[in-house]
Amino acid sequence: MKLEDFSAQDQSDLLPEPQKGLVYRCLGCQKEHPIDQLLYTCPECGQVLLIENNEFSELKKKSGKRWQRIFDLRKTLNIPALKGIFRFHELVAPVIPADCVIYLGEGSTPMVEASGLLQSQVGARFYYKNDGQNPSASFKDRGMAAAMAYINYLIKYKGAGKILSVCASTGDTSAAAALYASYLSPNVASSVLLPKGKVTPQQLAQPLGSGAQVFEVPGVFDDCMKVVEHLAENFQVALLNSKNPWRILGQESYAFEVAQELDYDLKGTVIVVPIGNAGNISAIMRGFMKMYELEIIDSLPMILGVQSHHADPVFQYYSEPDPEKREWQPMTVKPSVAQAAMIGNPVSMPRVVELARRYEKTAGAGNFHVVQVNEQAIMDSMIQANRHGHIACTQGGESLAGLKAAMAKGIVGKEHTAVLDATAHHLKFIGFQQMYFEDNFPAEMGVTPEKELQNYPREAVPSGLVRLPAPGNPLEGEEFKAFVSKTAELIAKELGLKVR
Ligand SMILES: N[C@@H](CCOP(=O)(O)O)C(=O)O
Repeated sequence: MKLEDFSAQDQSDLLPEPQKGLVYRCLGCQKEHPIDQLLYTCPECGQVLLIENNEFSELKKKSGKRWQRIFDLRKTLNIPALKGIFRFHELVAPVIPADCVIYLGEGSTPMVEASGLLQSQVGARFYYKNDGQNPSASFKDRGMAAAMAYINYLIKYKGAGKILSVCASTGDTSAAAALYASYLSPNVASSVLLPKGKVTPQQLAQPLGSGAQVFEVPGVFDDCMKVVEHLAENFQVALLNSKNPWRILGQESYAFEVAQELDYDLKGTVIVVPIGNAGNISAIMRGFMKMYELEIIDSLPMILGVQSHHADPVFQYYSEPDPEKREWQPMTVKPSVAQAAMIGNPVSMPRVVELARRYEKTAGAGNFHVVQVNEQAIMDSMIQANRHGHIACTQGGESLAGLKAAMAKGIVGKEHTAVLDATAHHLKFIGFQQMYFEDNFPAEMGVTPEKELQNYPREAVPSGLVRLPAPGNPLEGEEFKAFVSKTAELIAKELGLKVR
């Protein structure tokens, strides 16, 4: 619809007013820092930051119902700056003017209810939210759209000059960073550091295709992350991992969209999120809390983080029930099929600790959990989901395995409806499906395929023919007819079809 199709009141609310109250706030010493430069950590104490809006209370001048209407009406507009995550402009980054927003099609990803059969197999009502349907095929695009819009703003309005972005990645962040940087070329260029041999071929191809400079580094993601932190501390680069608090703002949009998809009624909802570098679970909790504070939603959903037993430092931390006795211990990860979450020292852990504390204070104790799943359950769940109409990646399999684990523990029950994060498109991780079907997982992953979930292509080559068709050499006449009927008979026999 066009803006002029709306009432004068709606028109004035639909176009957002930039707000000036954003500041970096340190999670350690609580100091505020102006947002006129890109910061990742507090210049005073070195702790990670969140971006707060000191004018947030201004947003309360509108009722929760009014905000719902604004966000719902914006969905019908054809204004690029309001189409993606910036549909929730006032909650994401209200300092960014519309002409700095970069819209590459991110956000508004589908929430697909599981089929009746799959729900009955699992024993719960649930949806998958397919964040693999973002432009670079993962949820990272949400954060990257916000971080790059901010960079664009620094270039356009703050004289930042040309910028080299840099990130460490298990494969999704690098694809997103390279894609968004390439859109801002030549003002922004991208460099990505990947743990050699630890990203899928599809993920390696993505930043290469976007023209990024790709460095394959020995070790695992945590090693790459340290190198990137060193680069950001000592050289003129813009760090684009979720340590960058602008990324967190963008990823909050996942929470806003879930609320909107459920008509802002989140009673009994459980949000299931795999945890890797822990930026996403932080952003999702924060997003829901913002909406709750503005009375856009009247209850907070339960948050359920999931980790593989091969990379589970956050689960280990929360397995101590007494908050006073919890001790943070980074770990050495083992190879995991949930490769995107194979992280032993998540940079956002201080955010998780603080936001989960705040979350439970508002939502009530028992509304934040982390469960552990094994590699076998991740793979079985991914294949099971995809055989019922989904496009879950291995992390999406981890979400379903996490839901099952939470049900087995009595954390989630029949009264709940779960929203599972499929963080990336399954085609990025298709090699793991191949290993499952061919039963050739490396021993350390410890996955044995279930026979009934395996699948193989079968050759359909009829015998007794003199020639077979080949590219550039088609069959004709009687020869072609014989080929068609013999091949069809062979397939009909294999499928056990009845003659009509
Ligand atoms: N799984 C991530 C790891 C980095 O996470 P980030 O959110 O901190 O950038 C990836 O895809 O690289």
